[in-house]
Amino acid sequence: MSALFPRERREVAPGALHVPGWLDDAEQARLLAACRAWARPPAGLETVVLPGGGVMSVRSVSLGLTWQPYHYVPVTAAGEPVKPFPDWLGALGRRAVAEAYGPAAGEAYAPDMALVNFYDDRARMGLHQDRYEAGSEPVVSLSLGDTCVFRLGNTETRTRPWTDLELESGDLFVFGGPSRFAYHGVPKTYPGTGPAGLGLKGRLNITIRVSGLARPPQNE
Ligand SMILES: O=C(O)CCC(=O)C(=O)O
Ligand SMILES: [Fe+2]
Repeated sequence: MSALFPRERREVAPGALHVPGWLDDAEQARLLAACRAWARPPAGLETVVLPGGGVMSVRSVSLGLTWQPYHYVPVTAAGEPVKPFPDWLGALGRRAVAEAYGPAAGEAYAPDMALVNFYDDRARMGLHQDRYEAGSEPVVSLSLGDTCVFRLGNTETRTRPWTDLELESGDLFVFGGPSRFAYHGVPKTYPGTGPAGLGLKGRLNITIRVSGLARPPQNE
């Protein structure tokens, strides 16, 4: 899509970097195909039910660890082992952190989990902090499909000041450093705005993370 105003790489807040069009068409297609495979059962796309009975409007699939209110666990709500976090996705995360903060930061980045969120036309995500990781390594966010409004707030309150920006298919957003614990959310998506060639109805967001949590050895 040709933008009326050029979309340029921008530090939205200290440590929060937006790189428009970071994934090319082929990389987006590859990531979408992977998301479709991860979404299949067992341990596929799930709806998260909150303790008060509320249901999150996004549906999610997790790799490495999954989030259940309010912690990370290695099994889904249905009791199935979470799918593994693939090495190639870790490599993509390192490339993203290198892009945002330079080669040394990229090399030091060792993600072990990812959350994939699917937004249909009505889904949104309220302002929250990503604070269930034990540590403060950056979060790498990749978007596919429909454009959304992404709201990056401050680290103190769920209220203003905040900055709204649009995340389009292929965009990279990295938040670390002073922005690592900033409140953020997705107040809306724009249905039908994804690239025609991608073939995704809705929006996918993949966040690559360092859980910082020790896990029992696997396959033993
Ligand atoms: O969909 C997005 O862009 C943000 C997702 C998010 O904040 C999360 O998964 O914690
Ligand atoms: Fe988040």
